[in-house]
Amino acid sequence: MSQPVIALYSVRKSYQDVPVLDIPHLELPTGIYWLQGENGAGKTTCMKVTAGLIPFKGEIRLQGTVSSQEHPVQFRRLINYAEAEPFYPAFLTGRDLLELYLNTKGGDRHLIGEIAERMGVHIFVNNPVSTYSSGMLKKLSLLLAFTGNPAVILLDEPLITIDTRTLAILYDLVRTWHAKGVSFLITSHQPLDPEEITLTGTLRVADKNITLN
Ligand SMILES: Nc1ncnc2c1ncn2[C@@H]1O[C@H](COP(=O)(O)OP(=O)(O)OP(=O)(O)O)[C@@H](O)[C@H]1O
Repeated sequence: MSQPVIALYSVRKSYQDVPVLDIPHLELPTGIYWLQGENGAGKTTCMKVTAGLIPFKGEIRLQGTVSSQEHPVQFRRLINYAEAEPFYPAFLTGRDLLELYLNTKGGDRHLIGEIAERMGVHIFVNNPVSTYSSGMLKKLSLLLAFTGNPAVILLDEPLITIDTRTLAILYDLVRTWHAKGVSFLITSHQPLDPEEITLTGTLRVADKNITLN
């Protein structure tokens, strides 16, 4: 097997001493994965842990060498996360957020501008996020997930609230970025369209553990 893009070692997460995740070992080769599980199973927690956004016990390695414990800054630069229900400070504009992400994560500014135009984000990007509809917020959060030079992009319920035109653009982005070597973990209660993307595998979150099928 090629070098895993993500490897989890003894990853455990509890909220106020209530255990939610207990994953002894999981290795994922580069690919597109559908993260499935019932409500409350721990999918979002798994994404936040994998993105290095919340504390957990154990270790995650990206691309074999970049450790969540030893190289936290490098680790977070390699992984992007789009929340299921994005929330941003109301007074910021989409452009403020985009500039913040581009300045901290880097990446191809021109390419992000192109994606913004394709998604129609450029129309409202100068307005405060307090004026955005839920679909507009979702589009902005998806756009931000493509900033920088990520090895892994985590998309939490990306299909909710976006229109069919944006959905087609998102599927195209996942395909083309995966062809460039980027891996995706996608949670969705609705099945992902097999005519749009070919899944590498399905990850099932149950009983605090994750299994790959
Ligand atoms: N901040 C928190 N504090 C305490 N408990 C939490 C917190 N966030 C999540 N939990 C608990 O952790 C468990 C897993 O929640 P999580 O949001 O990861 O599930 P999920 O699989 O994403 O669910 P859904 O499909 O409903 O979005 C649930 O029992 C939830 O109540």
